[in-house]
Amino acid sequence: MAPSLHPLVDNGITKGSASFAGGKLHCLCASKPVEVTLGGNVLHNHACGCSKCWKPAGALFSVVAVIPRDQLAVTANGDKLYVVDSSAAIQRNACKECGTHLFGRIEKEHPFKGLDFVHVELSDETGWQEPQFAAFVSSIIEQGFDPKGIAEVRDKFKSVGLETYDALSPPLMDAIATWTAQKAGKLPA
Ligand SMILES: N[C@@H](CCC(=O)N[C@@H](CSCO)C(=O)NCC(=O)O)C(=O)O
Ligand SMILES: [Zn+2]
Ligand SMILES: [Zn+2]
Repeated sequence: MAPSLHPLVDNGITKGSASFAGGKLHCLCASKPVEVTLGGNVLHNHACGCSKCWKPAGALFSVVAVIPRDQLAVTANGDKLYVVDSSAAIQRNACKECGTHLFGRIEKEHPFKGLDFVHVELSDETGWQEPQFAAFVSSIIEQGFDPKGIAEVRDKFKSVGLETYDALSPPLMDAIATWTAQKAGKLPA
């Protein structure tokens, strides 16, 4: 049986709704779940194979998107949150009981500062932007995935219409590179 990439990918992609206005995320705790309210739809949703993004049980990839931080509020049980790795660029705020990551915030100077990283599968609502591409695919090998199976993984993404990359997508990498060049004075700001 083919390995599960992610529940939002395995059986084909369901398109989001252009008019979707946001909703609530909650962690997986049966009692007193942490609740986060998003005031709009997400952007740049993607599958991510990196070792740092939260993945549901049995999945090889996370599905993670961004939203402006002023559109995100912790609305219940925020006392259960802790920062998984304060030295990472993305400070992932997770539930200390169930381990789910509720949001990842960039506090340092970074091209994506001002955006929070979130997982829309933690919502009961439908209409969230669908995954647009698969990022950091080769990173699953770093975590012990047999490289003999990587072509099957890439083919599966392609079969559901997602391009695969070993970094972020070219437009996002170009945006990062532009920010970096501007910081270094090599391009006008
Ligand atoms: N091979 C590494 C890659 C980790 C990595 O660079 N992850 C990206 C994407 S996370 C969501 O798209 C990143 O920007 N990380 C910054 C951070 O996590 O703080 C690995 O697998 O660990
Ligand atoms: Zn929890
Ligand atoms: Zn990641």
